[in-house]
Amino acid sequence: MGAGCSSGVCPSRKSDKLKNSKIIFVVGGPGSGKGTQCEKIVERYGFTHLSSGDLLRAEVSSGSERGKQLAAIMEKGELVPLDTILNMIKEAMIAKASTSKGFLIDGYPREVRQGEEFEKKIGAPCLLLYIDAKAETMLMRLIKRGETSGRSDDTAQTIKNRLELYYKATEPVIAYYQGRGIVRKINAEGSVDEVFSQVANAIESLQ
Ligand SMILES: Nc1nc2c(ncn2[C@@H]2O[C@H](COP(=O)(O)OP(=O)(O)OP(=O)(O)O)[C@@H](O)[C@H]2O)c(=O)[nH]1
Ligand SMILES: O=c1ccn([C@@H]2O[C@H](COP(=O)(O)OP(=O)(O)O)[C@@H](O)[C@H]2O)c(=O)[nH]1
Repeated sequence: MGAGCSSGVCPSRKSDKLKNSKIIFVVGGPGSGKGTQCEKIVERYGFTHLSSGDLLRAEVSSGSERGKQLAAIMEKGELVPLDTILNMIKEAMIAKASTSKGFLIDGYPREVRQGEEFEKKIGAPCLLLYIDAKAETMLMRLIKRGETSGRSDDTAQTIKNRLELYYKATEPVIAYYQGRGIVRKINAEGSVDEVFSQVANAIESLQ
């Protein structure tokens, strides 16, 4: 085990424990409904849901020094350093590897480089669910969610920053994986159940 591997999870090396894992990326703008759909996927198919945002928020809630640094970045709607989030995802995957039927990686990759690094250190996705909603829809949903979510980034200015970053950095991720033929575009404008019927078709086309 080399330097930086003292936790037992070597960030720079592929783990044998993950080599046969089914991996699904769930990508879409802020407030498009990724988390909502992932919950329904877990209910029906029993996959393991890992939300990058939730992992980061758990670290912030822990009150650690690293959490404080992350909170400052997230409050502005910017991206935390790539290695930080990737190592968190990898550790969480390894912890569930022996029992998982497959992983839903929600809210990651946010930029093409994050996808490339994930594949080097973890593995390749078999499907990318592209949860597509209009900017106005996402804005409306987040403003409404912000009334009760308590999320410090569900505020008008930060929502604007998150949307801008999504179009600039994350949309190219979709084009990148489209080239491999693994993207399924989901129209996320309808009701939760209407959206889920498209999601279920995409997942069942895998089996
Ligand atoms: N009408 C409608 N509303 C939805 C749908 N999916 C989610 N919502 C609402 O939109 C809001 C955002 O949904 P989330 O599932 O939290 O969105 P997300 O993409 O995970 O957002 P982040 O956590 O910010 O990444 C929630 O308050 C939901 O109630 C949908 O399919 N239709
Ligand atoms: O790979 C990631 C995923 C999330 N974030 C941060 O976590 C915040 C919340 O992410 P989440 O996916 O929960 O919400 P979204 O922005 O999609 O609404 C983002 O604005 C970023 O600051 C990040 O930096 N890298």
